[in-house]
Amino acid sequence: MAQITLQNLAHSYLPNPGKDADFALKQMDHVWQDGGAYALLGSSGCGKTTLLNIISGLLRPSQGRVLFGDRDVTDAPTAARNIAQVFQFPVVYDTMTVRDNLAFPLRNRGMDPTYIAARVQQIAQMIGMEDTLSRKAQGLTADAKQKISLGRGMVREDVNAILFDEPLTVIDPHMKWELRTQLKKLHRDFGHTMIYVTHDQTEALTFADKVVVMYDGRVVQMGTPEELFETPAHTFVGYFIGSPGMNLLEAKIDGSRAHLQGQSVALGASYAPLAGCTQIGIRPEYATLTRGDGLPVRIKRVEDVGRHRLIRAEVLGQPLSIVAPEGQEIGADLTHVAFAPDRINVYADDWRVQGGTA
Ligand SMILES: Nc1ncnc2c1ncn2[C@@H]1O[C@H](COP(=O)(O)OP(=O)(O)OP(=O)(O)O)[C@@H](O)[C@H]1O
Repeated sequence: MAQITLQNLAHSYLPNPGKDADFALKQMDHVWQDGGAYALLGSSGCGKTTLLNIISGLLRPSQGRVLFGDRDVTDAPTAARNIAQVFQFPVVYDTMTVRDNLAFPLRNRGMDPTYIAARVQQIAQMIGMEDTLSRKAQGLTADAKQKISLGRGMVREDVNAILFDEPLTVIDPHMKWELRTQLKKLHRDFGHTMIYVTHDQTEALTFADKVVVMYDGRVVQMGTPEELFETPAHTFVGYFIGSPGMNLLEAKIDGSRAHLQGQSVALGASYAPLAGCTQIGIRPEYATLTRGDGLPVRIKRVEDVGRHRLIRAEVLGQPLSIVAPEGQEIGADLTHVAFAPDRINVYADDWRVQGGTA
């Protein structure tokens, strides 16, 4: 296993990149801890696969270095990096049995047959295929084949890292949950460095200790699920994480108050004068309908979403979502919305600003 360092890394697919927009990956410096479970999360085209391919050695970065521990692997081919990879679609040997598919990476390295048999059994149990071990992979469903790919990716204990690129795309929803839980357990048991690419926040948040959120070729935040929820470093993280995402309201910030069209709300911290476009960010879970406290609100729609209700509203001409607790009557007397001051984040030109003591 190894710590992975991305040093001064950037990548462009163009031969002579110049401006920022020419880079699929903008310059980054990051250290990914040995034994960490990371999810690489972001919408389509943000650079997740480019970064994963640079780590795996499928792609050479146009700038910077990749280190595994102290070893510079920037020019090392995939085979020399000692990593396991699981792709979006199954990669299995159809003519081999499930057992032989799972054992393949271990036999390749000349491991002891007794160890191989025990390890294959353990992995088969994890992917729920103990009863299918003697069957040929040919004729199995795509779902089952992808489970074999996952199993084969995890069978070696001596790899530097295991890289997963959207591995659950072809798996049915129930099994997805099951496999995610198993992956997490496997990570706890064996402590591999794992990097899991996905555009699905549920997958990222349930799998990872640290979620790496990418936007437009940049890592905009690397944090625990709780940090991403409570203190999104960029408005994109606020919007992308959560269901629905964070509310963003344009406001002028003055010390420990935010001003919105003649009204003002208290903030939990105090801010130095800020330049650029300033916004306050409030999670729908931290907005509460009141009979007169806070800002005037116009309720447009109430949606029942399982255990709570989601209120789509408008505050001073800007859209706002509110999560109403179970049992709350949504009557005409609820005319205002109040925000918990210490849950309000402040953004200048989309980046979170750290406040001081209010
Ligand atoms: N081989 C390539 N040649 C040129 N441009 C590429 C190549 N591969 C990716 N790109 C561009 O680089 C950017 C990042 O793509 P990348 O595939 O890394 O994103 P992603 O986040 O993995 O997206 P997805 O979830 O759709 O796979 C995109 O603008 C994409 O069009």
